[in-house]
Amino acid sequence: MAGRPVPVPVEGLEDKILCIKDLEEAGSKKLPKAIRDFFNSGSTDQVTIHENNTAYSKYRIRSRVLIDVSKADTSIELFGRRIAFPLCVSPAGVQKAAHPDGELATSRACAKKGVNQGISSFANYSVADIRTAGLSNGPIDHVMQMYTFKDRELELRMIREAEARGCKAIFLTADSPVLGVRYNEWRGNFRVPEGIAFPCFGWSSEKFREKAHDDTFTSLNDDAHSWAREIPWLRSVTKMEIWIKGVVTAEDTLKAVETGCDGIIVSNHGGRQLDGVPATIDALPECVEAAAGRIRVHIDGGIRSGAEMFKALALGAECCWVGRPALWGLAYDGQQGVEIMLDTFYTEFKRCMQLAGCNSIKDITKSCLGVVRSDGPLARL
Ligand SMILES: Cc1cc2nc3c(=O)[nH]c(=O)nc-3n(C[C@H](O)[C@H](O)[C@H](O)COP(=O)(O)O)c2cc1C
Ligand SMILES: O=C(O)C(=O)c1ccccc1
Repeated sequence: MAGRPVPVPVEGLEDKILCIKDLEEAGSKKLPKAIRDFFNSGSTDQVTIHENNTAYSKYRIRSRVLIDVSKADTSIELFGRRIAFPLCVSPAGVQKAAHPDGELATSRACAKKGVNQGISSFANYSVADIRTAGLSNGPIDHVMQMYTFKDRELELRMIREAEARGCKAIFLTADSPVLGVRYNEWRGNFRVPEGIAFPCFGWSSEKFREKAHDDTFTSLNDDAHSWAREIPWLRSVTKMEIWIKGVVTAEDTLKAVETGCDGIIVSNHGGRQLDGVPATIDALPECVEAAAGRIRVHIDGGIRSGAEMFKALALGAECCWVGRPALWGLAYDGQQGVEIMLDTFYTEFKRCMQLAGCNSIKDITKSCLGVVRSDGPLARL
């Protein structure tokens, strides 16, 4: 099935960034092929990334009319603070490969536009520097993304640093006991570019360039992780919130509830881990149902427009996160490019709310959507 319709370029306005697709093209063009492939690819047969990119299109918005939407409020509360609208930037590693200012530029843009940022444990700037960069531009909360490392001392050091710098939560990425099957990285023998450090590990770029990405990850990460081992341990060492990133089933949502987690990110790692798992928007309803309001449910994966944010919220997500759009923004024009990305989502989301007749986030419910079936009228959800 075709994905999203491609915007038709208007003569003379070819370079204008009007939507995320424009930013993807303009940003990707600026990257060397190896980096572009590393950022943009999914795993194995690219089935899940395709699902992420097409699954939203089956939903239609049941817009309501003649409603005063002049004061539509897009804001939500997250970590005890109101943010501008329900979008944050997912933790993605190696942002310096997109732009020299990497995570610093992303942080500055997020703070300026009133949203939060996830810091990857494979960030190229320190948590302290990323926090400082953002905070100089406005209020911002950060979450620290972590894997389950073999070296518990290292994990503890990352937690202590995140706490000391004021991060609000640990996002434990649970979908990566090992890395996904990344043919393009293996064929091209992908190496992180020179001159890129990994301060969370205290490693220089040279240390990372010794081995392929996959081998480095395998040497650091513990595939013997488990719910029973990780969550009680994390709880015993930190007061930060604990969120699980990478859940796509009701069963694992219940595990997150039972082990006392604060939230989940319904995520398939942007289609980069196990290929063949569902689009996150298709996994979302069972996770929301299983959570039953006991823990927070956020989503990432393939969200590329304000209308798609709207659909995710209608299906029960509290907030959306985006990975690659921030990388494309960075590649396009550093901080400015990430600001363009956030402005685009904000404008589209607000306009979608208004056109659908919604005045606040709580107005965005299941009844706002219908689904197209092969024959017959629109089906209510
Ligand atoms: C280049 C790249 C690096 C990533 N690095 C990490 C990472 O270090 N930790 C993590 O939990 N997720 C990582 N992710 C996954 C993102 O956090 C996020 O789940 C995904 O990008 C969302 O899908 P989207 O890119 O379609 O918006 C990475 C994604 C990309 C594209
Ligand atoms: O490539 C990824 O998806 C990812 O999660 C990652 C892991 C380590 C370093 C950089 C990115």
